[in-house]
Amino acid sequence: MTRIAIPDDSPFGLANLPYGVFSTPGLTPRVGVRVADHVVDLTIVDDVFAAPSLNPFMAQGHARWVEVRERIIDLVSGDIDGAAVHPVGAVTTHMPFEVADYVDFYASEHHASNLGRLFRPGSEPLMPNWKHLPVGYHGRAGTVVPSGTDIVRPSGQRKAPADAAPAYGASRRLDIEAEVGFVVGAGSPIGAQIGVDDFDQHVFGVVLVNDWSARDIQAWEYVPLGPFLGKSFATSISPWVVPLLALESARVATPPQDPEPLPYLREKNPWGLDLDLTVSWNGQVVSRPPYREMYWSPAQMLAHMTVNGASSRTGDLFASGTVSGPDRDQRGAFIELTWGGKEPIEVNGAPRTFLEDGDEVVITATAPGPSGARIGFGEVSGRVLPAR
Ligand SMILES: O=C(O)/C=C/C(=O)CC(=O)CC(=O)O
Ligand SMILES: [Ca+2]
Ligand SMILES: [Mg+2]
Repeated sequence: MTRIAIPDDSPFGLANLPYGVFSTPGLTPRVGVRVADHVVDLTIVDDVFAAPSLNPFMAQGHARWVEVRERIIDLVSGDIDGAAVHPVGAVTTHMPFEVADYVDFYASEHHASNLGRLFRPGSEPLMPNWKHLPVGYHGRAGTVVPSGTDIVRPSGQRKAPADAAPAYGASRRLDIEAEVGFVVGAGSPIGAQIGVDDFDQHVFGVVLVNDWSARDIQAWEYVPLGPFLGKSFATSISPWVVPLLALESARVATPPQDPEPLPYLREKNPWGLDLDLTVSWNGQVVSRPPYREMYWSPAQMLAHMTVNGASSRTGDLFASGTVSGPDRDQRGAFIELTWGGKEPIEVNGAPRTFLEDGDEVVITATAPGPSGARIGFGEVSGRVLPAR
């Protein structure tokens, strides 16, 4: 038997307990929980965790999420079988869940206004619908990849406004989008709507997302149906799913919503979240996006996603859209940070705009916990490889 040392200031203390899928040289992939600098093999708690995915557990629903969390707190705060405890540095993490459908929203007013100015100069930055509904699109679930996966530079059609015709080639304007993703645990049948105040009954947890974006491909292809190949080549997520149950102390009001949204989008107790993100480019922090600035809450996103009677499923991932704050160094995409590539920023002493082959981007986040310690989300990382 052993006892896990949990420093008081650990971002992975008893208030957090994020779930992930891990393996070791001797163990096939299975579900574990991160506790300080250790991973506890949850197959000692229940067989549902022997699966290489969180989906079977998530599908058991909110009452089970609460009950199992209490059991894990008891288990890891006392003496525990040492064979079930692995140093985090000795495990490999994998995709934590099977992505069912993937939706990406556009919930930051700062980001949407900046992109409107960059993509549609001369017209109103926000479209007339933007303050009435959380704008989103359906993305590609099959190309959601775990943190650490290399990102091959995408190729496709590019056409700058001055070009007479499109050309095929590797993207020259490869970008990131720092986002927060919400994982549906308990779905809803076709024909049903998820009420805006039922969010916590359906959403199991939260991950960090990097929605890699090829701006030159996107700018040419997106009219009028929205993002397609400029974003579908890869979306990276962090390995640890922070339970929504761990984020009670991170809840804040969303910014004032004017005009008042339609009744199905009105929350009794809004699900704004006070997460602090960082974006590092080749090891240098270049941005600190504040999630609390997001106009639409994830509860409003889920209510909107199902208001037409579309079903939702265990493993559905919906992302917030790029998190950007009002200040320049709070922007969650390089197209905004460098104003369309016209205002380079200095990274390790060199002027930079979009991503070059070999670049690495790491996104992290923390949130206030119930005591002094912060809740950690770990990180989502990826390195750019040359086009094929
Ligand atoms: O305004 C546009 O035409 C394009 C917007 C995006 O690229 C944003 C997107 O993917 C959603 C987001 O991350 O906010
Ligand atoms: Ca996005
Ligand atoms: Mg993407």
